[in-house]
Amino acid sequence: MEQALQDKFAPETRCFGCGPSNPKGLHIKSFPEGDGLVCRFTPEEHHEGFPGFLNGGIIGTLFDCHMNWTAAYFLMKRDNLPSPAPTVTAEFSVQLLKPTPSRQELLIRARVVEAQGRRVKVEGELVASGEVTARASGTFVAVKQGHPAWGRW
Ligand SMILES: CCCCCCCCCCCCCC(=O)SCCNC(=O)CCNC(=O)[C@H](O)C(C)(C)COP(=O)(O)OP(=O)(O)OC[C@H]1O[C@@H](n2cnc3c(N)ncnc32)[C@H](O)[C@@H]1OP(=O)(O)O
Repeated sequence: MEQALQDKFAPETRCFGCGPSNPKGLHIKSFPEGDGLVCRFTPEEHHEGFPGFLNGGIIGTLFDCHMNWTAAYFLMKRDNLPSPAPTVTAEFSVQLLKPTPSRQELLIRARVVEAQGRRVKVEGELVASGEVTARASGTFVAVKQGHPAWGRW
């Protein structure tokens, strides 16, 4: 299987959601597929909100990081960059449609729905056993030189 984008482009990073080098992180892995990115994630018991179901904040983090990588990868392709653009989350919102089962593999899909300059809007959905349990949308902005995140991925 091809390497995840996080492992390929940012193996030293420590982001709680997606940094491969954070020993306490979620280590999400994003892969290009179709017109967006997909991520498969199997929660652990300490990610639960109530027995058998995922905590809402963890769901938010899954969307935040996976949608962020979707924006970063989109800008890389659009602008012919050597690596994903250094994007940060400007805003995002999550709709928790029904409880998300936590003792199985989950699928998170995300795709770009609008892009203008450094600003990219992404939508995502979380699927458990074929059923959408949450949706999200967010705005991600590629930072400029001088921003605290610049060069720190
Ligand atoms: C090796 C490479 C690896 C790469 C890995 C990448 C993936 C990393 C994954 C890591 C995952 C970790 C995830 C994390 O945890 S990231 C950490 C959490 N996020 C932050 O800390 C971000 C804090 N905010 C900022 O730094 C600035 O406010 C940003 C950078 C966002 C904008 O400040 P900046 O001065 O730069 O830009 P601008 O003001 O000229 O605005 C530019 C455009 O953006 C639009 N806008 C701005 N704010 C908002 C908003 N709130 N809603 C909607 N839109 C907004 C604005 O209208 C404008 O659009 P337009 O008028 O031009 O159309």
